[in-house]
Amino acid sequence: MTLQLHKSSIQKHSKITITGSKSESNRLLLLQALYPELAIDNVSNSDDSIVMSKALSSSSVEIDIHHAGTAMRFLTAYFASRDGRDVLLTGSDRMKERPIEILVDALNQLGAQITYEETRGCPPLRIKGKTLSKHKVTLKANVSSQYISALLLIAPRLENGLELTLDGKITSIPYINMTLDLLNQIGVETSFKNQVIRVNPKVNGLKIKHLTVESDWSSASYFFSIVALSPIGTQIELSSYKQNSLQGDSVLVEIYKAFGVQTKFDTNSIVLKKIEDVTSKSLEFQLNNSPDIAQTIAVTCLGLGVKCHLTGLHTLKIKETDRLVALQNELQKLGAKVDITNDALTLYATSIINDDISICTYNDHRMAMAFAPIALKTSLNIEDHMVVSKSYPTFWDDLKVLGFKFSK
Ligand SMILES: O=C(O)C1=C[C@@H](OP(=O)(O)O)[C@@H](O)[C@H](O)C1
Ligand SMILES: C=C(OP(=O)(O)O)C(=O)O
Repeated sequence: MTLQLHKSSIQKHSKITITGSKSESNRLLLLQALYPELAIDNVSNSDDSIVMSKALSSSSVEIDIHHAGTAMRFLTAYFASRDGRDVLLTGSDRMKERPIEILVDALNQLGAQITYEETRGCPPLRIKGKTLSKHKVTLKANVSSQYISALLLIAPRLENGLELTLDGKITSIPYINMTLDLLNQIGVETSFKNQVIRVNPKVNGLKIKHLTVESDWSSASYFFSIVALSPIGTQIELSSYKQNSLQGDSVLVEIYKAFGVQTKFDTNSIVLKKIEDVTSKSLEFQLNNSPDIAQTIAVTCLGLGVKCHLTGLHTLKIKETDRLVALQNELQKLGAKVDITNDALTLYATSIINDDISICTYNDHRMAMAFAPIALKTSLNIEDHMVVSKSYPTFWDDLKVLGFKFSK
């Protein structure tokens, strides 16, 4: 279904509570399956976390994780290390195109028995659970950090822990650090030096048995964009966030300063405020560490008439859709000129944004949410608008609270 967004302006002050980080949630859900004494608060209500949680408690032979990349990668490692458990792990049509060979090869080298059911290198996977006997493996680190996190998460339950050697430039590093930090919080010893990560085994007796998931910073990005596109003085309070976040996307605080957005940390929340107009005509951001906010930033730049050059985007081609192509197509429909390469996007400033355009979302939640703030400038339509539920099911309700006007 298509949602028509009418040209809107928002209230001067509003307050939104965002669900827990899906990245933190999916890691902690897996750790909870390995250490049942672990209790978790503020777990994400995203489709991806629901699917993760259901899969972990399922006794079915076939498990479908739909579009959830982290669930696919983390569960591959999990089921591969469950001795005696046989599973067919499958997903959506797009999931069947998302590469997983690097992880499968690493697991098989550790002693797993995983084969491809359809296309070599991609899900569905036939997994025969085994006790993984080896503990040293080398894998390519420049395609997806999720392969690395998947291995790290099961590592403390392996007899001898794990020694991972990362080959090449490491992508999306904050997500690896998030995994290590959560392991450390429950008392697992790890080290990460010169491309080598070591994880010690941990049998039982967690250091902390109760963890609270911080709210999702990638979801917060859409509110940074909304504030950036609003008049000076507009402010939105978002909870629950903290200054020392495990999430790399908290770099939004620094990035959005360039768009005139100030972020103040309160006890348990952040207050975003538009404090000045943007003076730069052209901006550059390296997003290797925070790929999920690339779409948000590109659309903010379109809305503000600022040229931008975004780099470090090589992982975007293998996400929910080829996000570089999707961005180019949809930004161009709105009137911008956009150049893309395999790892970069250049958007040239335009002062006129075409109205009443239909934005195609390509089964990608972030396409729908990144383009929505354009309704502050002109009317537009978002096709298949409920794709947002992959990470943020109440997104449209929250936009209504701010004052966005839409009809179906
Ligand atoms: O580990 C995670 O939770 C994630 C890692 C990132 O993927 P890549 O490492 O494939 O870039 C990110 O894009 C994804 O949304 C979540
Ligand atoms: C890329 C994403 O998710 P995943 O890879 O887990 O499907 C995302 O949420 O932007």
